[in-house]
Amino acid sequence: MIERGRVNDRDRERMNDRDRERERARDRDRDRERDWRARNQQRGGRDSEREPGEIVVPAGGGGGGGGGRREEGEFKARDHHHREQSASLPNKRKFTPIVWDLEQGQKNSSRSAERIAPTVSSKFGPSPSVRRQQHPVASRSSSPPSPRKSNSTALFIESAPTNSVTSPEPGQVLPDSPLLVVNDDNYEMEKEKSPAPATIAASRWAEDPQTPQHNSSTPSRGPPKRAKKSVSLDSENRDQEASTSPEPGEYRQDKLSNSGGRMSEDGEEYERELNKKELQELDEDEGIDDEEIQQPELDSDMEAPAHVPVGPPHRAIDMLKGCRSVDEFERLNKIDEGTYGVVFRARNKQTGEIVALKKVKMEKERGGFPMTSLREINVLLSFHHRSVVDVKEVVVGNNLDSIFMVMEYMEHDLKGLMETMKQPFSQSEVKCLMLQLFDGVKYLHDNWVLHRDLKTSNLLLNNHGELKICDFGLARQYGSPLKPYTHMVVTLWYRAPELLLGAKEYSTAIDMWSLGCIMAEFLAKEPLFNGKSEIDQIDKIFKTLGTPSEKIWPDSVKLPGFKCNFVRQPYNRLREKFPPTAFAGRPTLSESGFDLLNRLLTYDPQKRITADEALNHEWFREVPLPKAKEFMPTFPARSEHERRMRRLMKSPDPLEEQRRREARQAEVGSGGLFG
Ligand SMILES: Nc1ncnc2c1ncn2[C@@H]1O[C@H](COP(=O)(O)OP(=O)(O)OP(=O)(O)O)[C@@H](O)[C@H]1O
Repeated sequence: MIERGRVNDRDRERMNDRDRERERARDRDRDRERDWRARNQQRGGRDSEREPGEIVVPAGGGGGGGGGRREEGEFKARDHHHREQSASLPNKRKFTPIVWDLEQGQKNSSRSAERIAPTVSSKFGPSPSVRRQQHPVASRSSSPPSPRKSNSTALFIESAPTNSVTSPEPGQVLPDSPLLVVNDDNYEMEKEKSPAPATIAASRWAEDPQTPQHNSSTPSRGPPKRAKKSVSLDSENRDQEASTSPEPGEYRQDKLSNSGGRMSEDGEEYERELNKKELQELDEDEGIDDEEIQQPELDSDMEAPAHVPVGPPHRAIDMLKGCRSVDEFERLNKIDEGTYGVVFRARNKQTGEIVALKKVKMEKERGGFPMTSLREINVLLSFHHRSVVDVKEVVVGNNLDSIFMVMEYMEHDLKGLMETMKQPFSQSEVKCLMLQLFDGVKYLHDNWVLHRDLKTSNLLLNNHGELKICDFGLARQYGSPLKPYTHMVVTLWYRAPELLLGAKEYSTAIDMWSLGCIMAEFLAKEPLFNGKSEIDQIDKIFKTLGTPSEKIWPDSVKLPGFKCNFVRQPYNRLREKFPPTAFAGRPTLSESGFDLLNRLLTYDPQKRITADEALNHEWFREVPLPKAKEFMPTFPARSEHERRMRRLMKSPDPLEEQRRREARQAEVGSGGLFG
């Protein structure tokens, strides 16, 4: 009892500290918002039309799909950024595929770090230049300035290839490409009005001709500063935005992890309190289930440590000191079991922080450490972004034969959440979620990563309205043409038509298609194209969007699957599913909302909207404005019973089974329907 009393006191103290800190943050936000409102009122902002919790954005773009006029300041900064890009960067999309294949990479790197990729994608014309550019990951491993990233490369990235990246000549402009505009009944071909150029060189690791320190010959190359977002999610986001791309040598202090910080300090200080019994329990995960919960479920928020150390986070694995043991964590309950791992909720014994522990499934690999997990750990340790789930560190199991990723804990995944919701998300909630999603995907694409498995179950949501992308098991670095990709990626329902038709070269556009499916699912609370097989999936897409022709998608004829006899459906019927006014309980979508959805679901990947363009879409500036994260509804955690039922329901899911098969096939490179 006394012990429990002490614990309660400590909890109360922590909560008080956190409350005080939150109060201060809220004061700051209130000041900012007051400021903002004052300015907005001067400009004639339309507060009265907002939904509760909407983000206040500049008034110029508001109102029923209005012309997207922009305000001074934030918007201008972005325009300037775009203008700079457009001066030197002709192409809309980074299309040239690199297969970042670890095995291949190991071979390559051992041969030569200087190697220049010999082939060039035809997408950039007959004689594109080949600019030698250090592979983004490799450049991180050799770049000392970022304390967060340097160590993480030691374990997995050391062997990553120093790839070359093909890109168009600076100033080279592709011929005007027609943009597919799909209206209610017909396809129309329309000249693209103002293509927003964003090319390979737009990457944070790309050479920036304006800034000499980004030259490939400069060892301390760092990512260029990014322009401010035109629509900020909230004040915290604005703050974070500035620190997303640290300058060389800049220390991050925005999100520190106790455990992460400890990794780099003396081992003595972190002598483990080994608890053999618990250790074995956690390690033998097969026997673990919800019945074994030993701790009461508390809100992670309540249990977060009050004290946050100041200093750079060290989430990376330090090979000299080794990984900490999973014993440092107390298992609370099993959250879910995916194809590649079992996810537990756990508590950091030292800090009290609630985390998610993803145990890597070893049996998925024929020999050695699972490649999918290597990829995921690699990507997640390297990245830090508000919309990407944070991996704090990697810990090892008792017998050193199991590996756990320690991640920030998120209360929900969006698939599970929508299953429990009675109503779909409101328009302003969908906008809030989509903004965060585009923001995260832009970050990935800017950092040369294709997620390749975006779907609602891989999107996590916490009780602060924050959305984070997880599950990077299929993620790939892209950029240099080493060998064709497998098209057997992305869970069927979210898979782009080029993949379904057997494309081996693909780009960031595949993720954008998935985001189109996700946006539709957020609005309707049900999947847009729920095919049972690849053929059925293609069929469903064609029935809704119309069968693509060579006219609207010129490259489609080159795809192996194009010649198949698919259903001929000349019209786009998407608008029927998302009418402009309420009809038979269907989700409504304004003209601009529908335009965004159409651009995400554009057949031709080269014309499909990019994450950057999507972030600037006028839908986010028209009423109802995006809801601020703080005002997003919170949802009760799933009961253990619900979780268990969901797991039981999940296993016979043919999609899951198919995905397992496909993932295995993908690793050995065998083809699928059109392989
Ligand atoms: N950080 C986290 N916090 C809370 N829950 C999480 C977290 N990470 C994952 N989960 C839960 O675990 C589930 C499976 O995680 P994840 O998708 O990473 O595993 P996987 O084995 O790769 O799954 P899949 O079979 O979808 O590929 C997620 O859908 C989510 O419900």
